[in-house]
Amino acid sequence: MLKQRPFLIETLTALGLIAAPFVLPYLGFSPTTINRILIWALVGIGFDILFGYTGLLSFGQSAFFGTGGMFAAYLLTQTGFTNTVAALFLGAIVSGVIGYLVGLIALRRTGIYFAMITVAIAEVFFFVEFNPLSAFTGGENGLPGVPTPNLHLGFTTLEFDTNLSMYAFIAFWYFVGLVAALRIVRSPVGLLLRAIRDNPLRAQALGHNIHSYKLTAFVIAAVYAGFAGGLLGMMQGFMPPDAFMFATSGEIVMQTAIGGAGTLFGPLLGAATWLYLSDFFQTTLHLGATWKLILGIVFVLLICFLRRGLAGAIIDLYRLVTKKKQSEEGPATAPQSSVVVKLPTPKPATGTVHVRHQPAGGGPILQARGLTRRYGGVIANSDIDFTVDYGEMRGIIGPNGAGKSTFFKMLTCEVPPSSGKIAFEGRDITGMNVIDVCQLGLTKSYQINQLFERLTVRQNLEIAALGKVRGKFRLDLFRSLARVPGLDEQVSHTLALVNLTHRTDTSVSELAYGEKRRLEIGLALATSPSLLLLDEPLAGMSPQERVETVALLKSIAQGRTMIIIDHDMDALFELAEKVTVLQEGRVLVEGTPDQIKNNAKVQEAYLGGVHGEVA
Ligand SMILES: Nc1ncnc2c1ncn2[C@@H]1O[C@H](COP(=O)(O)OP(=O)(O)OP(=O)(O)O)[C@@H](O)[C@H]1O
Repeated sequence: MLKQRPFLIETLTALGLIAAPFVLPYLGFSPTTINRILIWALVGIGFDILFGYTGLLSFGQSAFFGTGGMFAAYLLTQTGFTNTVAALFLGAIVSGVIGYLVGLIALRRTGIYFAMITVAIAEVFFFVEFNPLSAFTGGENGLPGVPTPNLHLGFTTLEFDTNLSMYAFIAFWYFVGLVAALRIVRSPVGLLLRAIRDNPLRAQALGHNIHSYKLTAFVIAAVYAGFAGGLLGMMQGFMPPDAFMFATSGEIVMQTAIGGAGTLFGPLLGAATWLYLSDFFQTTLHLGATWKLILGIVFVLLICFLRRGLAGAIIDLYRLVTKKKQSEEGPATAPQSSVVVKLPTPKPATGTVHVRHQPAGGGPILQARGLTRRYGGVIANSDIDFTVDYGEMRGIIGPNGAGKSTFFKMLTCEVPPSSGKIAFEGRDITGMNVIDVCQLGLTKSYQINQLFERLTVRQNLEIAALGKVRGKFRLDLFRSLARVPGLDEQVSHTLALVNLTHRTDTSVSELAYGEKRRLEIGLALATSPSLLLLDEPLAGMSPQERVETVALLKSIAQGRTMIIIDHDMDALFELAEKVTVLQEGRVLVEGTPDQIKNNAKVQEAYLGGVHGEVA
């Protein structure tokens, strides 16, 4: 919805903001509550980018909210600084810098450990504000006397000192913050943040520096919080110390959860619900301290019954209505469910988009010498020597546990070898990381699908192609995805190669298994690898899907170098020019399919079952 009608959303938001101060008082919102809602919603936008889009749950936003607010308030009350707008920006910048430093530490861990570090950070900032820095922050008294905002225009000065003008000032910055956030989530960076949320390891294996992108989201969230903190001080005429309290962080999390994470509008709805109910319970119903209990129950109910929050429920309702409307008007598009679709015959690769330059003279593209990998007492691979030439299609077979997947993991630098060396295109890549190796042109498709399930087929392929067209990290925060040179071409080409053009805008979660397997291969292909490794591309497929996928692999193989692991020997013998057999972590034998079929050692390894699938 956000993608299809971008300006509609901005326009509706602007109209809503203009109408709000005239309409909301009739619904029981006081002017101060409306202003507070926007301030919390602004912090929430940054937090939503961090949590809803990137999947990083932080309880440390109070640290940045307080820091930005205190810095702006200090400038305006304790120094001769009078430019309120500049003070807001300086507070946001200081928060961003501190966010960067904190992020460097906190992002060393993931999941619950990251969340716990942010709790600790919030507590540290609270302590520092109250004790060592109390001479600057006013300690438990906060900083009183913060001036209302003003804007010097040269010929006149605008003062925002009435309820309505203060609202206009805050609403303006909320709108700017929202438009900036919409641009960010529609940019390549925004898509990569979602990739990190859904499958960080795959995002990394596709050549993206996920640590830097996470740090970017962390800093963005800190900047939003810092700016909103400054607004709070100006609105209240006083910068309260409780901005630093852990409860502030908790409320930001709860408001975003109520409103709906990953929507940008969720925090606004969540803040409106939260602050309205808290006002209503306290001032209208006079519930005393009980209001927190009631609000807690309301929170639990909302979270239980609206799993995607209020904004998520509105989006779901909108989709339901438009889907119903479409079905009443008759099917206009290709089926979206996971029905079996007869595949068109795979087209040979056209153009040069996907194929990196391969030297005409051939020679080795990959050389492994003495590769060994131990897991404690288990030797997964032992002293493997292996060479693949440019343009070759190599097969690897071996019984279960022979060490095939571990061998691939070492080649793509997902796991380091215990000993041995790997050279790719003449360069020693031993000990490199998976991001750099993918950027060099060596990548793989996985034995078990590693897709971005909540995103569409197109978005999955865009994530893969972005690594190739933009490199491992770029801060093109405000560039539209549609403006990334070469991206659309790369995605369309890959879609055609893996026969998924008819499923372009389908969510991955709705694809049939065979389609997901093809997309898995498509992700690796979209990175334009010079050497493509396929780990059991036929695993779990029906006989019909296998036949189609073998044809697909043949068409992909043109002009590429590939190594395929599979248990389907018939398929592999049909595809590969040369086959390497692994057994108990070692190379048992290497040769043409005919040599392998008739090799006594191989027959023995497979207990006589060289044809058909080996369990
Ligand atoms: N992370 C790990 N920790 C400990 N042992 C491991 C690990 N990964 C693999 N192994 C062990 O290394 C050996 C080789 O495993 P690997 O998955 O590479 O074999 P494979 O040939 O790919 O098997 P399959 O055909 O079943 O996928 C097995 O004994 C396995 O248990």
